[in-house]
Amino acid sequence: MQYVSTRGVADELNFEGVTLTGLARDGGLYVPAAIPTLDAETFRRLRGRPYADVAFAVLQPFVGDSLTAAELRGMVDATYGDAFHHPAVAPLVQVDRNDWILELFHGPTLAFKDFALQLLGRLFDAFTARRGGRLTILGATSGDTGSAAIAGCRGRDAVTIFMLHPHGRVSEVQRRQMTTVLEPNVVNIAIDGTFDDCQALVKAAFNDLDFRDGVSLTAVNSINWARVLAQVVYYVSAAVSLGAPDRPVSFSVPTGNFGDIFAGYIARAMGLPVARLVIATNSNDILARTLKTGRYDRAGVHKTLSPSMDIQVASNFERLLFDLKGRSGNAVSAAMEDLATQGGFALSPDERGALAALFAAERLDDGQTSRIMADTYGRSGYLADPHTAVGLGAARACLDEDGPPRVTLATAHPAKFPDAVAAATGVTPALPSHMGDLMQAEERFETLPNDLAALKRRMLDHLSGVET
Ligand SMILES: Cc1ncc(COP(=O)(O)O)c(C=O)c1O
Ligand SMILES: N[C@@H](CCOP(=O)(O)O)C(=O)O
Repeated sequence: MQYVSTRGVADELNFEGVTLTGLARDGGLYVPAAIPTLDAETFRRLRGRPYADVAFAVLQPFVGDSLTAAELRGMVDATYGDAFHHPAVAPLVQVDRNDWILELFHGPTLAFKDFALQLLGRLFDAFTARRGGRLTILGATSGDTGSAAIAGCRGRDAVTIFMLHPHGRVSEVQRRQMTTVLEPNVVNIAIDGTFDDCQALVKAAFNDLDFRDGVSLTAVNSINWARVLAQVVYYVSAAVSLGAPDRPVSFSVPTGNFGDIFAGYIARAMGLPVARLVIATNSNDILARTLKTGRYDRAGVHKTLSPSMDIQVASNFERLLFDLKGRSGNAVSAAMEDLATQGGFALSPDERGALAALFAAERLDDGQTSRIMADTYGRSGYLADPHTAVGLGAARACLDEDGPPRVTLATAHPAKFPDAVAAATGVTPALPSHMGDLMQAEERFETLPNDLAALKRRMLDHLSGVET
């Protein structure tokens, strides 16, 4: 299995290569050269199987010969074992006649990111053990990737992780999940800016090839293909539980960086009968606007009740754009150049048609989000976090009640956002006991301006003290 860059210039790599590389050297994102498919009988056989079995079946064709079957099997068994605090790993909860919630928050840091980042830490270990040397991870987080990446990499000998979060723009629980990890291989940095600024710093550091090579930089954001891939698995597990491949299923996905929903797109490309994918956004609605207007136009970032989706530049949209543009790296590069220099670009009528054929989109503001939290709790006793509530609202707005089952991805545990949940429902969700004394534990983080040179200096300074 080979991977190509969306900008069409960087070398093709295998799975091990893309996992260690992160951002392609031409600034693009890696995607499979061809998407492998699973036949209907294979999907049927996965019904009722443990989550790790589904993971093995979905991941293996993408991993190719980068891992033996036994190595991959051992890795998925370890990943989707004790670290997830629910026997089903990704349980489905029915909240209405045709509405289901896919709970993705039973991992160690209470958000869907654990599904990929628990695996990614193990992949880094396996591949660095083989190649030797150390890795430097640089990540950006609007709240959840950070803690999940740190949980996946803390204490690992061959890895130092620098995690950037936008200062004052993540919830207290989210911040503490990162900043109370005091292992020396973890450096938390609050950037004076938005998540988009943090993500732009990460991409700029990768695009400085001397710096990148000098510190062996790699990515834990959905820049890294392995992140997206691991997220494909729960679409398959949910859909086969609800009758796929013999009946289609629709998904509503709380969306920011477009990584999670792009995983749903890949599941569909593998042959899973996905009827519709709903892009559910908060007021940071670049993707909903794109569907309505055919233009992808950057706007300012708004602070909302669903902070993890306070993102305007949706990194993974580039992966979809690559397909919409007939896999032309030149065309994607031109669009990305327009985004950088003019703040946006237009889709052609055909591209817009192809987008609308599979995706629907809805934007919910904070008032609507709170009302959905209250209504869902009132009707079914279910406490949804604000991100999940955006998904539930968008499912109702875009998907027919009598159509295929409507599955909303519950991307975070409500206890990560206790204030918003309590204000909407009157109930303060408790943190699960495995979170220990999070709210009392000592914190450590530093602050930096939104400045690449300052960030690189800080990283080099820290790394100069790390033993190799
Ligand atoms: C809780 C939560 N929901 C939704 C999202 C959006 O997911 P994506 O960025 O993959 O679109 C995020 C951040 O990624 C998140 O942390
Ligand atoms: N919402 C994310 C933002 C980063 O997205 P990623 O999927 O590219 O890592 C977060 O919570 O950090």
